[in-house]
Amino acid sequence: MSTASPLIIALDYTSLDAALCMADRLDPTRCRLKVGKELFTRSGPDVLEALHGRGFEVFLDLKFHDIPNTVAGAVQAAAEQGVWMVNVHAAGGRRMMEAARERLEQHALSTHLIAVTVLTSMEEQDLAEVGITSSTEQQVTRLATLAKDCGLDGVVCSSQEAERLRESCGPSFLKVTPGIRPASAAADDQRRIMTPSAAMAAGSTHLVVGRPVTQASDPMAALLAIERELALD
Ligand SMILES: O=C(O)c1cc(=O)[nH]c(=O)n1[C@@H]1O[C@H](COP(=O)(O)O)[C@@H](O)[C@H]1O
Repeated sequence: MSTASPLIIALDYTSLDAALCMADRLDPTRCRLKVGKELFTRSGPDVLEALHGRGFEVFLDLKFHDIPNTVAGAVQAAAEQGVWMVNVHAAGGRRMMEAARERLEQHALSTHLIAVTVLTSMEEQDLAEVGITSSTEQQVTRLATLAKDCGLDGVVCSSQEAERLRESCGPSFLKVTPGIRPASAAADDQRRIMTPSAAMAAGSTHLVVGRPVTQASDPMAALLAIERELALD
């Protein structure tokens, strides 16, 4: 089932049962779901089958970062399981990203391939500690431009950089932005955050929302409130 909604709900759960419990409270015509490292490491591919069976499109967020041949194989494996989107770390470099894209093309796999730029939990002092002296915005732009040049479909970035990327990489280049926080929600461990409506206005094409929905006392009400803020309802 495909949806026009920009919302991707992060199913960051410790068990398949808990993740499916949440999925059953959501509607595949109103959002996509993201499966990340913890859930996939615990449940394996069963979670993908279960979510696809419920009609959801799935973003498999395993942020692959390894030598080109290994990443190409991992991206192929994800795509062959029918996921809508998969990601790699742009910091893995040109040959890694090109190998992943070429592998999808060779096998006529249509899964969206995107690259993580700078994690939304990081700010400039975190970058400096790992030897990156450019500003966050410069680093995100550098990695996004490289990802586009390698033929990727888009990037994961914070909405704070989305506007600049709309100019440098064009509106159709996907800008998938976590760090989304409705005005009343806690920032948690996120650093570069924005509200849903500000993020869309800034040029995000998709919003990744986790805890503000999944830890709300009424997750569907939290999702509907975001839809209202975005005037999607
Ligand atoms: O690739 C991601 O999805 C991702 C990249 C990034 O830079 N920051 C980030 O928070 N994420 C993911 O987005 C989700 C955000 O969840 P919440 O902070 O609970 O809304 C988590 O599943 C993160 O793993």
